[in-house]
Amino acid sequence: MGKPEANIETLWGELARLSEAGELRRLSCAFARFVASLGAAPPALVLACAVLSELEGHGHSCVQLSDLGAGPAELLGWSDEQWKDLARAAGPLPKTARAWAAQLAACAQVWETGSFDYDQPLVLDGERLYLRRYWRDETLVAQAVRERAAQVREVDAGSVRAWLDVLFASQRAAEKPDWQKLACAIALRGSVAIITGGPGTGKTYTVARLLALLFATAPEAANQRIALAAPTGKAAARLKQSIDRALNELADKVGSRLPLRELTLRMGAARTLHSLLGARPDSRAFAHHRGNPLDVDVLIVDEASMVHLEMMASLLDALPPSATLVLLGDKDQLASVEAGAVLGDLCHDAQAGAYDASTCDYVRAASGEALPGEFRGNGGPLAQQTVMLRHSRRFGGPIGQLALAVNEGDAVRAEAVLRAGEAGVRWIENAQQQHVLQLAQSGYGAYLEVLKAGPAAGAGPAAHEDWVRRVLQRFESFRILCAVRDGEWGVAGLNDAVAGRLAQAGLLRPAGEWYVGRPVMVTRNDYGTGVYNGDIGLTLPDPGRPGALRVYFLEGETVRSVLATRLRNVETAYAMTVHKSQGSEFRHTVLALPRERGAILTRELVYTGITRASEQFTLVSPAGAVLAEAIALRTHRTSGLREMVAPAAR
Ligand SMILES: Nc1ncnc2c1ncn2[C@@H]1O[C@H](COP(=O)(O)OP(=O)(O)OP(=O)(O)O)[C@@H](O)[C@H]1O
Repeated sequence: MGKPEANIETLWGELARLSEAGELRRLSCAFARFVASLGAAPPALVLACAVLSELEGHGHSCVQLSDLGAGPAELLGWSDEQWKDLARAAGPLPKTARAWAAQLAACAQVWETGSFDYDQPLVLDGERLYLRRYWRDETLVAQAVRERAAQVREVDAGSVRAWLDVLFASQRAAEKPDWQKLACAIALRGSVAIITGGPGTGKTYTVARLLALLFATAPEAANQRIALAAPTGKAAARLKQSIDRALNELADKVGSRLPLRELTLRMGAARTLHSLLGARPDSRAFAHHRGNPLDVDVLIVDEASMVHLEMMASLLDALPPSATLVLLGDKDQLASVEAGAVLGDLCHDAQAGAYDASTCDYVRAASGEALPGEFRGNGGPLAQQTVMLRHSRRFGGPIGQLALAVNEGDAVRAEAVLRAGEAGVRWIENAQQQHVLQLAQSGYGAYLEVLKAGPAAGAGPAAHEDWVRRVLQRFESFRILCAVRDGEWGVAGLNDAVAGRLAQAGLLRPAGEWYVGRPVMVTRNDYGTGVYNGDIGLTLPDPGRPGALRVYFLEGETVRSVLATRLRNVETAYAMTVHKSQGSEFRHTVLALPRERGAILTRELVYTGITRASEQFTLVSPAGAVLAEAIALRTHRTSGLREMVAPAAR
């Protein structure tokens, strides 16, 4: 181990310098200090702690010791020189992952899995070093998913096939095999299923048929408790609306053979995961957990790509073993803001399929679909319960082509689609901020027009609510998305500039913090007022109190409101980050890229931005090369989940 103590003060000095320069979170230094205070701390341990905590801030759930050996400059968003300076200050460091493991395992603050556990703050699992909380969450998710995936139910394949033929009748599959049909058959036999696919590939359409199938084949169908949930209120409302619509359409088709309208009525509203699990103010713990499990038989979770590791662990902990979990989401979208890339990790084999012989036989018997050779393989149990829908019904045109090119990392093709400027796609290159402001003026002009017209004169509360709904719906048809928060091309700069422009054009009269027409986004859950992080509302006059303002929120068709002055954690929302836009869709979406590239500007971010657009997509970029650079940069999140779920996949 050399003489590590000799370098420790130099290392603390270098860490403090990096922290003061804004290259390292204060928290990362403080965490390293805390660990060092618990026992002898050689420089390798101090350095590993600072890096681990820093990477957690970038969404990684652990650090690979091989990355520590090779130098994690890129993961940290540092230059090689910066890392070398820090490593030099630490003195001689282990060179290989194995040597790192040996040094760390010798420290009293590190629990090496398999050894006696003293509840140390750090966990060494093979060649990955974790903060204990993330190790616990990752282990819980992996174990729960493995156990669920291994639990395959006995299914009457003949009956399933007959029902699938009814539910998918009159449909000529746009592709062979019919992945939607196949997904229903696969989800029905397991206690976990993942249905992934890009926008408009029919995830909700499929899950509505899955529910009908369950209803038709479950032994005690009438008593099945079905719950719908999503990470945000908006996504939950969208899920419920789409499922209700699909089930009502189906009800007409199947008629008296299946009482589907009853099912729709019995299902109840979709909820946010926070509300489903019973979030409590000022506590990370939920009311539901394995000691007080959720009262459900089937749980459908939409927008699963937004679910972070800790939330997924809480969800799986609270789900009774007998219940079926169906995760829906687009594995290629941005991962959650918080640590983890759970859906991406769980969908490792989704593209390839990797279905084994037993799945192929079952699928053929239960759905009549034959799995082509290219999708056969030897994936683990979870791969057998995962289906990727591959054909978009909504995104056939240029927006879809653009999304596909970006997703495949083909910058040349993406630029060609953007330059062709066909059917709703436009690229403003070498743009000035003025270009975004012009788009904002015409885009937001629509809701401001309805706002200005006001509710019908002399009309009562119902007319007021109808007017509010129309203003909110118009507002939802246009949005500016940013990659970054700060600067001229960031959320803060654009929000100020857009408000100024709308005021200048006489469309708004901003006066102080709260003014009629101000759109706001909630930035923190507030259980008192019932508004949650990510909720977007509009400030409008309170019909009951002249001069007072309320913020109105739309969930599906339902309008609710809160007195403006009661909302404390909000920010203006003409422009929002792509991250915050997940789970939403706008008729016209404008994506503003910054002048310079950065670690945050990735392929997944551009793809997520494009796929928020339903009819029109405009890319605005001040510097040409940034798009191609972003497309080339993939999000990488270090985690052990994939390997824990399917150890053989290594
Ligand atoms: N097999 C099908 N036959 C006919 N229409 C379909 C089929 N599959 C999906 N659709 C239609 O395509 C549209 C998109 O489907 P759906 O909303 O289920 O997609 P999604 O993958 O859930 O989309 P999102 O990513 O936006 O949540 C809907 O209008 C739906 O009715």
